[in-house]
Amino acid sequence: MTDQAEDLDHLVRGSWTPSGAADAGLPAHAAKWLRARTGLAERSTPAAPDSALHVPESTLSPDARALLSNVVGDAGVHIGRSERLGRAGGLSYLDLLRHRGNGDIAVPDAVVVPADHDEVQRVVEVCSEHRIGIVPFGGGTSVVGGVTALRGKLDAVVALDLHRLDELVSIDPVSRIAVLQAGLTAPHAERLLAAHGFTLGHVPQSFERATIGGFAATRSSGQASAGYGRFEDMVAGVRLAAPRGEWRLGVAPASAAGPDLRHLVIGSEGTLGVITEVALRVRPLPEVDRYEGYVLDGWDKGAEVVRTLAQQRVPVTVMRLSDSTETEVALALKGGWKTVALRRYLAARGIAEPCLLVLGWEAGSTGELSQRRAATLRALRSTGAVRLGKAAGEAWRHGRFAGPRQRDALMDAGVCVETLETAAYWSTLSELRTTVRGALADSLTGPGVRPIVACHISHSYETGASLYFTVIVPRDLDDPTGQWQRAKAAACQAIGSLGTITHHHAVGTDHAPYLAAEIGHLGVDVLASLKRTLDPNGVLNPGKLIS
Ligand SMILES: Cc1cc2nc3c(=O)[nH]c(=O)nc-3n(C[C@H](O)[C@H](O)[C@H](O)COP(=O)(O)OP(=O)(O)OC[C@H]3O[C@@H](n4cnc5c(N)ncnc54)[C@H](O)[C@@H]3O)c2cc1C
Repeated sequence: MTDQAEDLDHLVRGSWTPSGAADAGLPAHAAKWLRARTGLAERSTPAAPDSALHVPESTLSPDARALLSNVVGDAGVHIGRSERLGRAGGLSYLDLLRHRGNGDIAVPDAVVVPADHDEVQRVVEVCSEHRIGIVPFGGGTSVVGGVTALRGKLDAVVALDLHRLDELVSIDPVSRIAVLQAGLTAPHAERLLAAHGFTLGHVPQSFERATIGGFAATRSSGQASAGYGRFEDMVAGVRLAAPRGEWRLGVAPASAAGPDLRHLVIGSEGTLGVITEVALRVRPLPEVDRYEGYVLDGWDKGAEVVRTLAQQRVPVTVMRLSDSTETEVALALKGGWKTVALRRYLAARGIAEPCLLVLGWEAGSTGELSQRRAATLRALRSTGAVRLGKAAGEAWRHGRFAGPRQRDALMDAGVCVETLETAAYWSTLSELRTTVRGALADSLTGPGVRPIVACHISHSYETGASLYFTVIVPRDLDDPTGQWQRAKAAACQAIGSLGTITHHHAVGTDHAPYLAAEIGHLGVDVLASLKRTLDPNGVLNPGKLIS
């Protein structure tokens, strides 16, 4: 467990990295291309300094503070401005705007830092008894308002920072199950597992910051989901600290003992209890890997190929298809003579609308990798895929975490940049893409303003796939919040009954208004009665999931 005195600054501020845009600038050629492509004016809109932000006084009463200090010690209850501001919200575009001075920030009244399950349990009980809201806070990478410090009707709200729960509790190499504490970040968890020769293989784009508890609480899905599955596929068991007491689930690899109650906790977004430990299926660390790029002509062809590969269950670890807009953006931002040569090569091969397909394989030996790759290439035969080779695959792998870093630089340049995601069955997937793209483009287009709406598939199943949209458009400096809220609402309406409101970002506050349409009012009632059972005073993560 980390030292309590350790500076809490390792966690989120207003940007992805402590130094913000300085960590990944926007190259001059990329800025020039963006201006020409979107109508972006040459301007600089740097973030406001933290000192300029309004942070209300903490409303945590001295009595409540003393009770919490009894559990976690004085050093475990922080009411300082910077600690509270650092746990005020997640990392959506609207969160980043708020930290730049646009809109009010919901700041928790305190940050409480427990050291282990027992302390979490007691904090939860104190808060329940004294009507103090609790926002479980892992890596704070939520992009749907999941860690917004809403108070609801309660007297105060605290962020429960779980970073001290950072141990590998146990490992069973025979059954291949590791029990990990919830506050472990993904890189830290991987280092602990690697020492035993294992990996989780869960690599979301938020890998560097997000935590085991956060993954479980949001039904996360990583870039290698084709090979390792979604996070919930890895969960063998959970330990939950709820106001009504401790709840442990998961005793066998499969069970017919009624409904699988683990799935009530997985995806509960901190509204039912605090996940303190997760038992996870682990796999042997791969010895070799290989990433390659291919190009298909047009979205429909690309999606058909991904469907074929998914339905033939080819043994890939990563499978990701960019539409022609996303491919165009990637090439334009990269720039250079190699890009020019690539465009010429693709034109010469008759590719009118290049869509990049990245395939990756991980394996225990070169022989196994060759077999997996050969099986994939057999399925790719006669699909018209043009092979770009390892360089294109490795380029994707190399830049896989670059997006969040560059977001700060884009925002400094006056850009609105945000993503949203959904999923649907294959039969409606392309219709869904067209509809959502249209809604976003219509909402964001204005005089001299031409939005980029790019899309990719990064998680595919035999029955369907996810769609992930990235929007880049000049920011409306008069109403930046309204600009994105309108676009997001248009996209959510467009998703309608064609797909899910979220494939892996979860519900939080942002998708809560659309949940009933997806799970039915009866579904909402079921969740509400579950909450009443586990959290009778309604202190856990107010306003999230079921508001
Ligand atoms: C740049 C970027 C890229 C992203 N890429 C991906 C991606 O590829 N795949 C993906 O799935 N998601 C992605 N996300 C979304 C986000 O990273 C995931 O939702 C992640 O699972 C959140 O983990 P966290 O530890 O940061 O949780 P937090 O943001 O701290 O919390 C998320 C939610 O879970 C609750 N929670 C957290 N810990 C616990 C706990 N121990 N017990 C109970 N509730 C808890 C919180 O209260 C909140 O409701 C991305 C986000 C960003 C900013």
